[in-house]
Amino acid sequence: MATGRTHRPAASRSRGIPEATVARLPLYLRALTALSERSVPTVSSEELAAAAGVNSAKLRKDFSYLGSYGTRGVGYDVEYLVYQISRELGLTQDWPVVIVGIGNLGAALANYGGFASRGFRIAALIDADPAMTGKQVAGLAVRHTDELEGIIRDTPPNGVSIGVIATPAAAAQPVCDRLVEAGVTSILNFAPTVLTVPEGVDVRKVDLSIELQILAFHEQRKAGEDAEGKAGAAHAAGPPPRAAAKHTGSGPDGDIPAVMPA
Ligand SMILES: NC(=O)c1ccc[n+]([C@@H]2O[C@H](COP(=O)([O-])OP(=O)(O)OC[C@H]3O[C@@H](n4cnc5c(N)ncnc54)[C@H](O)[C@@H]3O)[C@@H](O)[C@H]2O)c1
Repeated sequence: MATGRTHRPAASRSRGIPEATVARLPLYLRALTALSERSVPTVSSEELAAAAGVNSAKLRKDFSYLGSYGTRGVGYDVEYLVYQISRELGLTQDWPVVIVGIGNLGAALANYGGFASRGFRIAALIDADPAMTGKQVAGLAVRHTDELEGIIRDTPPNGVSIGVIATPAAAAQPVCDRLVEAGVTSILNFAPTVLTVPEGVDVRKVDLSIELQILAFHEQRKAGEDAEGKAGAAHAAGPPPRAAAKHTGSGPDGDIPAVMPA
């Protein structure tokens, strides 16, 4: 039965790279870009793993999917890996993106300067409120939703394939339907609702409150451990041992991705 949700298999469609590896590629790319900016020619898997916050065995496995094995005693060629990962992520081309819903969140996203350097160009900011039409946000005039289909189809060179939804929850599905109908095939959804999309459309959902709930769970567990520790310390002298900082599952190296499939 088709659920109409994201139908992405565990392995990416591009040459069978697992989704978990794809989710870590941006972390490697960020670390490698920093090395490249410092003109560092090569890097060991251990150094790069530490910079990316990933376990080095996992990194080597991830890079084996790219066909990159490094050279024993020398490590990986930084520039070549930057190129390989950028190509794999489709960042050697510029991706136009539309943001729909230019309220607090949409405006904050529009003002984020990091998209352009990562290969994403904001093609248009779209909002249903006529009072917003023409208002300048992040150097762009907000466009009315009446123009949505035209923007998606006519943005050069090939239209817009990525849409960001930052509308209230009730508007998200109708906005999603219009985006998909007009040709968008990837959606990043910030609205707290599950979107239904046809086969072939990818939806990623970002939900900060779920991330906070996961942290609250770990806080609660730490509080329980502290209480047990205090009871134990009554019998032992000296300070309690310091626990190493824990990566608690959120993010691409953990159990739960920071950005979730819808
Ligand atoms: N995922 C997260 O972590 C996270 C964090 C904060 C907010 N949110 C969600 O993001 C959404 C936006 O939050 P906000 O604080 O920016 O709200 P907001 O009320 O400030 O902005 C919403 C904007 O959407 C516009 N809008 C309403 N219906 C529309 C439609 N059909 N088409 C186009 N635009 C439409 C409104 O005119 C308004 O400008 C909400 O759904 C909120 O719950 C998610």
